[in-house]
Amino acid sequence: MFISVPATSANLGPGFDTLGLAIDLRNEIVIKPARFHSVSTKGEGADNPKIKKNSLFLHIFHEQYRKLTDGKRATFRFEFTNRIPISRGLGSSSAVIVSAITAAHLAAGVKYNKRKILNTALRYEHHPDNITPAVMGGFNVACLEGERVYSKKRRLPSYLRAVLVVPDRTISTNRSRNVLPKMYTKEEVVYSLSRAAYMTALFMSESWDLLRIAAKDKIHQERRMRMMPELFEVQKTALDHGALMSTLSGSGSTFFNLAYADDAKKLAAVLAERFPQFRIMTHGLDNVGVIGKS
Ligand SMILES: Nc1ncnc2c1ncn2[C@@H]1O[C@H](COP(=O)(O)OP(=O)(O)OP(=O)(O)O)[C@@H](O)[C@H]1O
Ligand SMILES: N[C@@H](CCO)C(=O)O
Repeated sequence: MFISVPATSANLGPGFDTLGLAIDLRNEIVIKPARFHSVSTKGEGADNPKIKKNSLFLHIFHEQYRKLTDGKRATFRFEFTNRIPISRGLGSSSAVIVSAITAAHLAAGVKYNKRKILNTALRYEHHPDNITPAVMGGFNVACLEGERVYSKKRRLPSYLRAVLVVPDRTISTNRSRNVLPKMYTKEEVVYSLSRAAYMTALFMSESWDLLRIAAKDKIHQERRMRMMPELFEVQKTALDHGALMSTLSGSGSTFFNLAYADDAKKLAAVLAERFPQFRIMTHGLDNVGVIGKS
């Protein structure tokens, strides 16, 4: 069995817990029936004993496998190739959740559709803005009603690029959510709400040149950037050098910059020169989402 799942950038500024898109930067997993359980991990996190064990993936895989086979137990060899930086705001945890659920369906021989994968994933990550693009690909707007995700996808053009500024320091989503206030003023809510709606309209109509107006926020972004103040300089530099929008990717620490492919190379070069301590990664956008092959 072969599973491949894209990185994702959530929030996109004002779309806290609702907007997100998929990036053509993928984790891959090969799973084979085996007499004994074994795991091999290469790439991101392979030198971290906690990540190397892949306990998050294995816990979800076996829990779902047992559910789908009425309690059957089986042993497999798992080969992980991790390309998504971990705890950097690129949806690495969503990628693990979505790929584990997809893998369990393949291993159990149970037919699935993407909507079922998505609603199952919601049980493990309670905000839909990473898991939805990880499953569906493309740009997605998502909301929750009970235990279901309601979402709409828009394919993204091949002339756009994600220029990612990936700091050396991690920011855990849980910690980054805990720094947010419990209450907001009506002005702060309307400021972000209106821009999330406007951003959705811009993505749906492919109106890229107006994105920088929409990509502002008063709910989470500035409070989080203050945990790593150099990100304010990253954002200013990106917007001064061709970025269509520049936002904290998910809960951070990565900064997501959307640019036309023709501008991406120069933007990446300027960012690499100004911020040599950070990794600069340029990727196309993904429209497919999770892939599972028996
Ligand atoms: N490839 C992986 N293998 C094993 N565990 C992983 C992997 N990727 C992520 N995880 C688990 O997910 C945690 C990171 O999740 P977290 O939500 O903090 O960051 P993120 O998903 O990368 O960023 P964001 O949610 O802001 O996009 C790791 O601490 C680890 O427990
Ligand atoms: N909406 C989530 C995204 C996490 O990737 C947050 O900002 O905490």
